Amino acid sequence: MSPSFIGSPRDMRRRYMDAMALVRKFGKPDIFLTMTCNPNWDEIRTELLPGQTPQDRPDLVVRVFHAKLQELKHRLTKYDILGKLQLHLLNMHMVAFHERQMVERVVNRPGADRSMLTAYFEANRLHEEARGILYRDFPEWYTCQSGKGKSMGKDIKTFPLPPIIDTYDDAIGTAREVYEEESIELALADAVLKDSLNEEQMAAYDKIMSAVKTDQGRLFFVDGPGGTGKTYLYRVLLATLRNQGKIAVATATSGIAASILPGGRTAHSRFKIPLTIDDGAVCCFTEQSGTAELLRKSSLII
Ligand SMILES: Nc1ncnc2c1ncn2[C@@H]1O[C@H](COP(=O)(O)OP(=O)(O)OP(=O)(O)O)[C@@H](O)[C@H]1O
Repeated sequence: MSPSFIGSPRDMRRRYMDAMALVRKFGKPDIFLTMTCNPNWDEIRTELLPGQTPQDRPDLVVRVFHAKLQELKHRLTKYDILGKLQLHLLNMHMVAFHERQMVERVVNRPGADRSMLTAYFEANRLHEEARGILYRDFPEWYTCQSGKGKSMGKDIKTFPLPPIIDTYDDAIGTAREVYEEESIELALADAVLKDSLNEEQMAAYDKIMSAVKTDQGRLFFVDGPGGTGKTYLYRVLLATLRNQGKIAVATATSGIAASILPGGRTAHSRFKIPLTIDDGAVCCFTEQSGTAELLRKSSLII
């Protein structure tokens, strides 16, 4: 269905992409606003014919909702309901504090004497390139200066992201993906768990390991109710192969599931699976890519 059909998967995808592009440009929104329709709105009720209920008139409900949505957007954008740019006289800016906090402590708090506007003037005084920036665009410019140690945005290091491997040098001739996989810390404790595998885990372990050893290229489906030790088995397999200097790629369908596997990644990230699976969708990596090299070199993919 074409993207001009409102509500179709392509329309929704286009809206999602637009929203993400806006977030990239302007940063995360402060307010997330949703609007729902009340079928008992007077504007709907008064237009119903005798004996009709709102459920009988989706055409009417949709029109009233659309009109109200347009009105809401109009008020938000034209009447500055969500506030204007904050301007203030010297030392007359707003400071947020909790009602139980002592005023003196609030006033003496580091940074309490500054606001975005004072930072804007200071940046204009100190940096020539800041003089061409509008106040409206200032937060973005200021965040970009974080490398100089002054950021109004958060430091990327405060997010629990996997460490960036700085030691990688593409001159070594190995793709970054392979290098990163080879750099996963060896979980020696996991390899020892092999002796504690139960009978069924051991049977699966032996079959999988023998297929790896003989390079048979087999496909296994490990199934079992929750908590029966599938992840336990994967940890032993990953540790054993990695200890042997082999590449074992660990993937899962969700980020949380991936995070409990040592060196785990989501399947979408590892195999570059597109977010929307249309007819003919393919993973987005080429034969020469690092991802392809990693998959060729791997002994086991979970
Ligand atoms: N052979 C074993 N010896 C000792 N403990 C085990 C063994 N197998 C699994 N466990 C323990 O049982 C618990 C559940 O195991 P695990 O997380 O591997 O299950 P799972 O099948 O992956 O669960 P889910 O499907 O919910 O992800 C874990 O605490 C794990 O350490």
